[in-house]
Amino acid sequence: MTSSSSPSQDAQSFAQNYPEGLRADALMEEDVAWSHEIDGERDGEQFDRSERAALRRVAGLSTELEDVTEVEYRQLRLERVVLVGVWTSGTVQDAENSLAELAALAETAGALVLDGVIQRRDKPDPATYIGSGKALELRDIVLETGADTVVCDGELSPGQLIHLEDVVKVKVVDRTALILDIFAQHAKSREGKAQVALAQMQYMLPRLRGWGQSLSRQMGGGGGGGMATRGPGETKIETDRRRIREKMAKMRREIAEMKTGRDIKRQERKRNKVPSVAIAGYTNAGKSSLLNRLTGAGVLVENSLFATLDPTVRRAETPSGRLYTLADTVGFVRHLPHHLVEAFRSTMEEVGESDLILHVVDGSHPVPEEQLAAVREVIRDVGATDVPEIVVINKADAADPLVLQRLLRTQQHAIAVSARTGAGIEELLALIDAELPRPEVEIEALVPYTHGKLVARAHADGEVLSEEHTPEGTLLKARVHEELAAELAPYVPAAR
Ligand SMILES: Nc1nc2c(ncn2[C@@H]2O[C@H](COP(=O)(O)OP(=O)(O)OP(=O)(O)O)[C@@H](O)[C@H]2O)c(=O)[nH]1
Ligand SMILES: [Mg+2]
Repeated sequence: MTSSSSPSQDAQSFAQNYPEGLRADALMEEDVAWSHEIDGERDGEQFDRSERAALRRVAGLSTELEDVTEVEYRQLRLERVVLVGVWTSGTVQDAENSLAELAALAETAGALVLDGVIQRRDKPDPATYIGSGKALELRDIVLETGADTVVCDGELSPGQLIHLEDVVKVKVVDRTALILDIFAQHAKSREGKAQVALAQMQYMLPRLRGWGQSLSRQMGGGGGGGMATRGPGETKIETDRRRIREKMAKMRREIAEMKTGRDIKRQERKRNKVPSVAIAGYTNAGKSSLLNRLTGAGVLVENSLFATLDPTVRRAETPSGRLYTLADTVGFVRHLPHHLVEAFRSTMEEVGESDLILHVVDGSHPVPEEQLAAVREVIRDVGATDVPEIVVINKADAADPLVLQRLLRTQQHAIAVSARTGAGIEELLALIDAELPRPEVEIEALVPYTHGKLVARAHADGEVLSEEHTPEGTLLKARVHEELAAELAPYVPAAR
C-alpha cells in the first residue's frame, strides 16, 4: 500500500471533503456501457450530451500497490480496473474506440474492467494526466467500484504516475505497461522473452522511484539484510538501478547472439531463393487463422490481443507448385510502446526483407482504415516500404458489406477473404502466385534422366514453361534462379 490510511478511511475523508453533489455535476450520471457490440447504439441526442460532459464514465480498473522488493519487473496482476482516457482530438467515436481497445487490452492482461471515463481536454495535464479535479472524481469512482487499479490510455511520465497514484490511492498504470505485461505473458521463445524483459526494464528504470517509494521507506531504517552488494552510501534505489542496468547489458548481448542465429537461418532461406511472404497486420486481425488456412499449420488462434508473439515460418506452395515461406508475425497496435518497437525490430525486419507482405486487416472492425494506417506506420518505421503489399480484408463473413466495398474501392491491391469460412482463399492463393518474384533466368536444357533432381528443383524453385520427355532426357524450358541455371548449364544444348 502506498498510503498509510486504509481504503475505508480514505473513503470517509473523501466524502467529507467532496460532498455528493459536486461530483454529480461534472460527471455524466448515466454510465456509458463499455462494450464494442453496442457502440453503435447511441443516437444524436446522447452524442450531444456526451460532448458536453467533461468526464464520461466508461469502466473500472485497479491493482494493488506492491513493493518492488526484487529488481525483477513486477507482474501487474491487474484484477479490477477503471480505465481513463484523455480525449484531445477527433470525434467521440474515436475516443470511444480507443478506450474500447484499452478495455480489450486490459481484458487480455486478465483484468476485469469495471468502469471507464474519458475527459475532454486540449492536452493531458502535465502533473496528473487528467485534471486535478477530475482526478478526485476518479478517486470516487475507484472507491465506488472497488477497483484496485487505474489504467490510463497513454504513456504517462513517471511524475504523472506518482501524482495520480497519490490522488486515487490505488495503483496507476499506463497503456505501455499494460502492453508490456501482455507481451510478457505471451512470449514463448527464449528470444521473445528476452526482448520483452529488456523492454520492461527499460520502461521501469526511470519509474523505479515512483514504484519503489514504499520500498525505499521499508529499506530505510537500517534494514536490508543480505544486501552485501551495496556499496557504502548507495541507496536501495541506486542499487536497483545499477543491477537493472547490468542485467540489461547482459540481456542485450544474449539477444544479439540469438539474432545472429536467426539471421543465418534467414540467409540460408535467401540463398535457396525460396520467396518469402510475411503476414503482418493489426493484433487480432486473423493473421494466425490465415496462416492456418493457407498452410494447415496448427498455430494458436485466440480471440485475444497479441496471441502470437513468436514468429512462425511455414512452407507453402502456390497452386502452380512454386514453393515459398509464409511467416506469421507479431500483431501491431496503435501507439506500440516505443521500447517494444525497438525490441521487436528484428522480428519486423523480417517483414521488411520479405518478398511480399500480406497485410491482414479485420474487415469487421468499425474503422479498419485506422488499423491499416497504424500498421503502415510501423512498416515505414522499419523501412519496409518497398515490399509489395496485398491488403487482405479478413473476417468478410462478419463484416459490414458497406465497409468491405469501401475498403475494396480505396485500398490498392485488396482482396476480401474469410479465414474462418475459406471464402476468397483460392483467389488469394492465386494472387500470391502472381505477386511472388519471378526467377530471372530463362533456360532450355536437356536434362539426363540420371539428374531428375534438377528437374524437380526447377518445378519447386522456378517456373517450368514446358517439359518434354525425349529418349536423351527431359527437355526443359524454365525460368530459374542463377544458381540453378549454373547447375543446368552443362545440359544446355550448344549455342546456335
Ligand atoms: N468471423 C471471423 N472471425 C475470424 C476470422 N479469422 C479469424 N477470426 C477470429 O479472430 C480472432 C483472432 O484470430 P487470430 O488468428 O488469433 O488473429 P491474429 O491476427 O493472429 O492475432 P494476434 O496473434 O493476437 O495478433 C479469433 O477469435 C479468430 O477465431 C474470420 O474470417 N471470420
Ligand atoms: Mg496470431
